[in-house]
Amino acid sequence: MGIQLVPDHWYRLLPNALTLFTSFASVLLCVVGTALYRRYKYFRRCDKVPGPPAQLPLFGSFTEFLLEPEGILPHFLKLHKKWNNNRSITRLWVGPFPVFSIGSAEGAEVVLSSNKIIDKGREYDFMHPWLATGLLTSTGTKWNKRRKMLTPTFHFKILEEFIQVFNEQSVVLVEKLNEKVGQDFDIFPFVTRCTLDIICETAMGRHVNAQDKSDSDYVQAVYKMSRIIQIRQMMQPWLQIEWLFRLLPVGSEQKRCLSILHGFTDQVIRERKIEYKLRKADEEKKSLDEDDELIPKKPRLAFLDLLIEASQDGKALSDLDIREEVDTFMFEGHDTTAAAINFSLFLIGNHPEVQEKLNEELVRVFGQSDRPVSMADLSELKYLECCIKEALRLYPSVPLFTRELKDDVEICGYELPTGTTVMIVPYIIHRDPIYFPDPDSFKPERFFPENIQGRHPYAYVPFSAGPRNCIGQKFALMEEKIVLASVLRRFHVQSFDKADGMPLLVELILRPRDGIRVRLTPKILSESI
Ligand code: HEM
Repeated sequence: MGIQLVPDHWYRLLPNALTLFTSFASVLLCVVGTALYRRYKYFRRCDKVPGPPAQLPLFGSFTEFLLEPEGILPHFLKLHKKWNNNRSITRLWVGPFPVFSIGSAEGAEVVLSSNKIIDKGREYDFMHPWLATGLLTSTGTKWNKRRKMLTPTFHFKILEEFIQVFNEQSVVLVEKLNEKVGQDFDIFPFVTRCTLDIICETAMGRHVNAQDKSDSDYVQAVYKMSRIIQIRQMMQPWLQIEWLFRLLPVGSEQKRCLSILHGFTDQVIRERKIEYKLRKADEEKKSLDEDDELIPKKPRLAFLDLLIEASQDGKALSDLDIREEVDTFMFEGHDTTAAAINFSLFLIGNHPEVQEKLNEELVRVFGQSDRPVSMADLSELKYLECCIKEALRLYPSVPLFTRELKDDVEICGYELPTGTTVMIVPYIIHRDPIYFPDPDSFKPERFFPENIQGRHPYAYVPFSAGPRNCIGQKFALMEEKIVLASVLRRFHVQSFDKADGMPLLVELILRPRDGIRVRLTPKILSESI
């Protein structure tokens, strides 16, 4: 006879299979029920903001956007118009995720002026393989520290040093454009190659000669990588599934591009570090030399050198830290300026009266000379600056950007829940008739000092605003002015397309589907006086 370890009446206390099953099912039901109820409440909360209904639970308003790429922006504008309550905010369902699109200065102010709403939306994740967490993509203390560290590298005195690069590359651009005189052609790629050369030289101190040799591996990898990021963000969202992406040819293509891009930056960092050490040793030697007159002028430093210098100051920046910042400048600093210059040319080429005024300004500042543009000239080119600003109003290079909410936030009378995405849309904000009457017209005089007074500070945000605004905006404006002045001093521009009905693509930048088709006529300087 075996020993009975547990008394009989204890077995009766143990649950039978049915009880176990019902208990388990009830717990499961409670968990699922609570989750569904929470989701329902969340859904209801988000749906208080007007916007198109989610057609399918998991796909949201996805079917709304099953359109040709050039149909997306007009459709988005139509939705905003239809659902937008007092020009403030519109809700979209992107898959199961709510996105609140903000099209007013007042709404933008809440987000952009905040020191807390600084986290980027999830679309920025697809930039990480290239840019890691550089200034554009990082957040929290890392972003804060880096921003403080990098701000001095965009100091006026340092930007002044880059004027020579802007001028030199503009000369190459003018030479290239000269070959196209009298023809109808798309000027977009010419300008893009010029801005790519400028950013390579200013960020890394290296010539990639994109204007002469556009098929270089590095240049091609920059283009391809930007394209892959955009495809994953917007055009083929299934590629956001990491394992699937890696399995497909596009994943291997990204790997190949990254090895070229990172390989190039790594190599430049190594070389510039050696050059830095040699320069320092040389400077120390020369400081002992008494005859200052004989000391040659300091070489021009690139952003990269300033980062290397900063990393010596005890604020250790590893090579990888430096790489992510240099790559970020490469990414942020060429397409944006290229789009801005191109749209300026497009608008100027469509408005003879504006071009005439610009011509008068250029002749007043430069006379007949073809000398390079100087720092002093830049402050004289006031009307050109108004044209650039007005072009960025109508065609902001970055037409929209996002933030992720880490806390509930009230915007325009709506309580937006934590974890949702807000999307700032300069393209819409800039066309608000309250701040810009007759908003679709190109009127540079809107930016005359007397006309800016009293305008809402967030009504014009091509460079974003607040703590996370564009760190490169002064650089960009100087570059734009020099490139445009160089082109317009040599050529008269005539645009072929009209603004009305021009197909636009919302990619990483705002891009004209058919490029910017122009005809250039050489100017005879003495005639223009
Ligand atoms: C016309 C030219 C440009 C335009 C319209 C532009 C626009 C913008 C905008 C809208 C943002 C905010 C993006 C966001 O919040 O997601 C931004 C950020 C940034 N831009 Fe620019 N940008 C231009 C040129 C440049 C240049 C030339 C550089 C570098 C040389 C640059 C470097 C950056 C960086 C590093 C950030 C991130 C700043 C931060 O988060 O602290 N940008 N830019």
